Amino acid sequence: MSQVATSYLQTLEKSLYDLVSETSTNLPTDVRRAIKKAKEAENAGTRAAMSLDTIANNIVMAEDNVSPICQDTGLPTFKVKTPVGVNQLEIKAVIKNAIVQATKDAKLRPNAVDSLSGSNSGDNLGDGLPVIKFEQWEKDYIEVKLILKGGGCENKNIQYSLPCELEGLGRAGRDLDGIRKCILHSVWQAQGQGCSAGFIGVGIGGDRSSGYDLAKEQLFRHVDDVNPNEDLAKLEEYIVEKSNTFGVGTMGFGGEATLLGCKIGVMHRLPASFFVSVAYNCWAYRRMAIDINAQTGEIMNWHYTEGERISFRDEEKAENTSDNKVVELKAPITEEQIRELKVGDVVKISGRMYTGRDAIHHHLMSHDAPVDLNGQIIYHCGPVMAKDEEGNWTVKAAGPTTSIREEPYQGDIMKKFGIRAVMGKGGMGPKTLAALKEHGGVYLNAIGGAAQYYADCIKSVDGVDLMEFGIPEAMWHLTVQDFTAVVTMDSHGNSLHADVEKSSLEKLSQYAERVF
Ligand SMILES: O=C(O)C[C@H](O)C(=O)O
Ligand code: SF4
Repeated sequence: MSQVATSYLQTLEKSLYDLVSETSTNLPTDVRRAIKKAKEAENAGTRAAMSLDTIANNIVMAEDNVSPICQDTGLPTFKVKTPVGVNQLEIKAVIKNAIVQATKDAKLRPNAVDSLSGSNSGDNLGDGLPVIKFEQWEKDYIEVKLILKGGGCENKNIQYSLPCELEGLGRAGRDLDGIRKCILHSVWQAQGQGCSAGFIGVGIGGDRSSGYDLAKEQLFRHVDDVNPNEDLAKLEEYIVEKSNTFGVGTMGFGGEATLLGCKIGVMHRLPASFFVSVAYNCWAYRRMAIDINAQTGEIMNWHYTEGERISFRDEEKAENTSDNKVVELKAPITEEQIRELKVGDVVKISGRMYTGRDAIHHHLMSHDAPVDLNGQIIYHCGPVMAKDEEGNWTVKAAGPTTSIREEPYQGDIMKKFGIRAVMGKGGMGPKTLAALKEHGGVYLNAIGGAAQYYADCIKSVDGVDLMEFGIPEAMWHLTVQDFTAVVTMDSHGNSLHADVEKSSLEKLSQYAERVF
């Protein structure tokens, strides 16, 4: 290969690496402004305001540490536009190199799991991954867009086939008003599980796959742009306004800010099909784009940099003016200590906790635990880890994962091993609530996406078990200090999540009448 070609590819690889690193660690300008607006909307002293404070703090830490904003660095999806004549195969190869390097440098969590064997490839490459879509265009430079959309919010995507019946809203027909109902419902059903306050991209029409593609394409629009289609512009505005009356709030804690942006696209459909596809994105809305010189491989321009940039550095901290109790917890915890905790209490954990998520919960149903879990705390978390020069593990990012996936196992596992507290985000269901009451346990809600904030509370990694499940799924033994979370389900049958779901359904039902 000639020197010119080599240096083009090397420069291109560096440019793509920078895109990946920047997307994972530095939240775009338009998203920062939306989060700032949410902060201003919340009342001081509420759980939602405190969570947004932590989120803002986390954004600063991620930028300063050049470390992932959230530990789930998503499924890297690239959209590339090239001038006629540019070699797309080379770009694909270079993207893969950049992804592998970014994973080694802990800018990305190894997130590519073999769907049949469950084994993690370790480098974010795998069948069909990363997702790369090419298009040609008439311009003379290359444009690369990247979105890192995590699994928790991806799980809250939803596709409606009209006509349909919707909880709280009744019949949704094949017209603009039916579309309106589907979109409102999509926001409501996400509750706090996709790390609200979120953003949605909506695709009207197409088939099942092109409809979702269209929805995801909307996530590349700027938060503050205006839809050129007047009807859709009105609908976008309406959805944001009404969704923010649901009272779901940040993390589903209740509050004013539930949805920070809604972007709707439309395409033709088949006569028999009428899909409304909704792609839900968490507050950690990581998407970025660059223009690249097609001769040199250098970055010419970064997108999403327009307008005022909020640094979140000099923000005033919201005072805890609520009458929530702050309780210090240290494992092993007794049943009496747990029974004293009530929904709304804030806990500060110091000492030992163990991570355990999907693979561990499945494993523990039919195996012994590798450590004594009696009185212990299980943290639903799949961290980003790195080895330092001495070969010791260090935590690079460690926020909670969505707990509801463990609902089939959690109660049984708590009882089997004597676990007293489980911590994650988004809450759990009736089976776990009943087990907490019977056995004497609590559910603690940490702030989703605050991966830098929590990594900072982890003082040491003291061991790891079941590493065969891969880094995110292994059981890490952690020593923490002042690790803060909120009791959202207690041992007396109370669940903040059940309450918020019920009250927000009442709010949703107010919008059953025709509007469009
Ligand atoms: O996989 C994770 O760490 C988190 C996930 O994105 C989630 O929201 O549950
Ligand atoms: S943990 Fe929350 S912020 Fe992170 S990817 Fe999942 S939904 Fe997004």
